[in-house]
Amino acid sequence: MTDSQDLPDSLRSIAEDPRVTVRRGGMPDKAGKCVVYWMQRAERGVDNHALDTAIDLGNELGLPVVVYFAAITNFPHANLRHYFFLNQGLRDVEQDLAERNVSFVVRRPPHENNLSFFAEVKAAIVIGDENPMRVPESWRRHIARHMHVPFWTVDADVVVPSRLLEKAQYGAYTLRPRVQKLWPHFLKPYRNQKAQFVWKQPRGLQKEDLKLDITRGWKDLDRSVLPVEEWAGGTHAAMKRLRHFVQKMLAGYEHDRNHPELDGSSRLSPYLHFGHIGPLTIALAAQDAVKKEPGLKSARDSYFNELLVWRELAINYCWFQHDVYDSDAAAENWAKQTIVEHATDERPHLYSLAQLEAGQTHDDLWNAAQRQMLDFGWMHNVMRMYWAKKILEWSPSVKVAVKRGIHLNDKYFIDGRDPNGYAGIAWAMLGKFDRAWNERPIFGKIRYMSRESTGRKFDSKRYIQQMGAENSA
Ligand SMILES: Cc1cc2nc3c(=O)[nH]c(=O)nc-3n(C[C@H](O)[C@H](O)[C@H](O)COP(=O)(O)OP(=O)(O)OC[C@H]3O[C@@H](n4cnc5c(N)ncnc54)[C@H](O)[C@@H]3O)c2cc1C
Repeated sequence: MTDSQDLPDSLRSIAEDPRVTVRRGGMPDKAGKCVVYWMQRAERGVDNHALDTAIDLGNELGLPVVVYFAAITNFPHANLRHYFFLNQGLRDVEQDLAERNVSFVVRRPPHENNLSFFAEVKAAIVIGDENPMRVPESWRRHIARHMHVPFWTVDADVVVPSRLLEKAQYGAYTLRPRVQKLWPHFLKPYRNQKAQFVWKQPRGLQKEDLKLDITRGWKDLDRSVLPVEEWAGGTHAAMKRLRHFVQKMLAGYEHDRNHPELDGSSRLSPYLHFGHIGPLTIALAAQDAVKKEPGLKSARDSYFNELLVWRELAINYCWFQHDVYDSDAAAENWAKQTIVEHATDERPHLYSLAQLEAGQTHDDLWNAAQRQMLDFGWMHNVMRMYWAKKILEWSPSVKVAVKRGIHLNDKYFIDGRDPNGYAGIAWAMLGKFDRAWNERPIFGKIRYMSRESTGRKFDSKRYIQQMGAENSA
């Protein structure tokens, strides 16, 4: 929130919203023909603070709003599975934007250059969303450096804006009271207002037909990881799942969420990752359910602990530990020390990455989890913890384990390549956000999980059968 002092009051009040960061200041270009929202992470046409900000500015400046999305071929670790889900989501965005009088332009290489697009449509000002990951952040910095008109970003995929937390949080216990204090201020419904001015698309404008596959002709794209039929991408599918979850599943969440053999959690993580739905929409739906049925309060609190505490802790981790979030350098000092002390411990089971990837270990429960990842593109939280702990136990070093975990996580999960994945692996393998436990071989003081005790806490036999991995060990 810098450089907004010289703006007229009507624009300054928009720039001073705590979600907004003015990355390039100055007055909107008087000769500009539109406000552009460069959509990157918050891929939705409703319930989106970045879009609302663009529409407020457009209405204030008397300009139409154009949403621009660049489909690029080299998004880090993305493969066909991810692009398929994304492609489905873009169709919902187009439909939802049309209802708000907002135009949508998607481009692919060789026409995808952001700066060229902003110049071509004569943007008066450009709005972006936020993304705590390194590469997308570098795009924002590049745009801010090379733009000739103002560029503001809006933190649209968190309930509490990330920078209000000011620094890296040590754990859920330090973040929780801070965000809880701020929830009453930020748990407020969206306005979803309409744009007042309609864009007259320049003649001959290059634009993708979203009925087509956006990846067609991309020779370098990894197509070995196939889309998962059970998952339909997009805001409309996300809202349908949210309604089902709140109406039918929230009541049982506290119990069922610990049972990988049940459909007991919201399964909204792929939609959250692609920004097809935002956490505020989900949180408000859970709040409404409690208003109608006060007995759901405890289930809501348990759900908020995941959605609004652990998820925003993961975002805080990537945001403030930008250089190390995906490496063993992220470990706290106590963990670094214990890792060194146990570096040469004998490892009775060592597997190659190929064996792990194929789910060919001696452990049927682990193999089942790996099948869920490969075939379904998602894994239950309890199994993700166990899965990562065993990769640590069966790899030659913690450093290698972290690399393997991230590689598999990002390659197969639809919700992979997400702050939650990096934070989850850091929790499991580096003791991040955790405390020191009783010392034992290989793990040192990092928390251990055994096959026996994990498998006893739920119907693991049924889970293994469901994954069709009964005879895989
Ligand atoms: C090793 C490991 C790897 C993980 N990799 C990913 C990943 O790549 N992508 C991903 O989105 N999540 C990841 N998680 C976090 C968590 O397992 C998933 O978010 C959750 O299982 C998704 O299912 P759900 O939507 O049904 O969750 P619900 O229980 O319904 O929770 C609602 C939302 O809260 C958030 N949430 C839930 N649990 C956690 C958690 N432990 N940490 C942070 N946020 C959480 C998610 O956004 C989730 O969608 C990982 C966890 C571990 C331990």
